[in-house]
Amino acid sequence: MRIDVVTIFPSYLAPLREALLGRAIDRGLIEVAVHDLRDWTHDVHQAVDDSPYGGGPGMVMKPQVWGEALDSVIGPVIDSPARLVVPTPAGRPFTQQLAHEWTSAERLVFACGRYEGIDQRVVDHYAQRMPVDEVSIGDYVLVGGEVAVLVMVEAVVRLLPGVLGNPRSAAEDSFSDGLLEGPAYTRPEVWRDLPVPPVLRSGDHAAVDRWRRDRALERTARLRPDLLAALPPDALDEADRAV
Ligand SMILES: Nc1ccc2ncsc2c1
Repeated sequence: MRIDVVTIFPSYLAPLREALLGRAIDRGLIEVAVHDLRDWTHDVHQAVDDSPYGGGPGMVMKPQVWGEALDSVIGPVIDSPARLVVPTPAGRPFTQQLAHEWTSAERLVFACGRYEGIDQRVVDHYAQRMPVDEVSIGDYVLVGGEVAVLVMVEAVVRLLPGVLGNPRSAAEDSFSDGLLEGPAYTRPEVWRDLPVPPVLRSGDHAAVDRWRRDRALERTARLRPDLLAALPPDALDEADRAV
């Protein structure tokens, strides 16, 4: 997978070259290129924004600059293997399911807006020619899209084959079965008078699996009842319903 990010703050994306993601790059599992939007300006001030039509606070990012940048980064959009992703609070929710969907993309191109966002015609123009996703990482507003890109890239790349040391990790993620993960424990057996639940040390794998499922169901019911309600009817067996 190739990932391109267009931004006015390239250094914000430095974490993409660290740790797990950095190793995935070094191992050739992904390619990452970060582009400075100002490289496509032609004025001495390198202007990337302007006042909003209709008035109102803040500034809007100029379509001309974005058009030149994305044409250059995406290349010929006819039959482009790329998806264009625009982080925005006004987007569809980014979910584990969407992260999984994006793992089949050959290319992801992220357009990081700042200020009050990018002139809508940029999305409208490219949406006529290729898949474009306006995506939110939650119901809150950041200063720009860069942090959202870090979140989404990590969520997608960790699902790619070979990236995680143990493929079971991704398969057993929170949300992989529609539930939140239950609690996890490691040594010591007792810490500040708090013991590890004995079942986890019993060696009885069936009992451990049942205990973990029960804790996941309890946690999901307590913190995310919406996820329980969204489960398909056959997702819960009799033992689950007894929790
Ligand atoms: N452009 C922009 C501005 C704020 C924001 N918050 C979450 S994603 C995003 C994107």
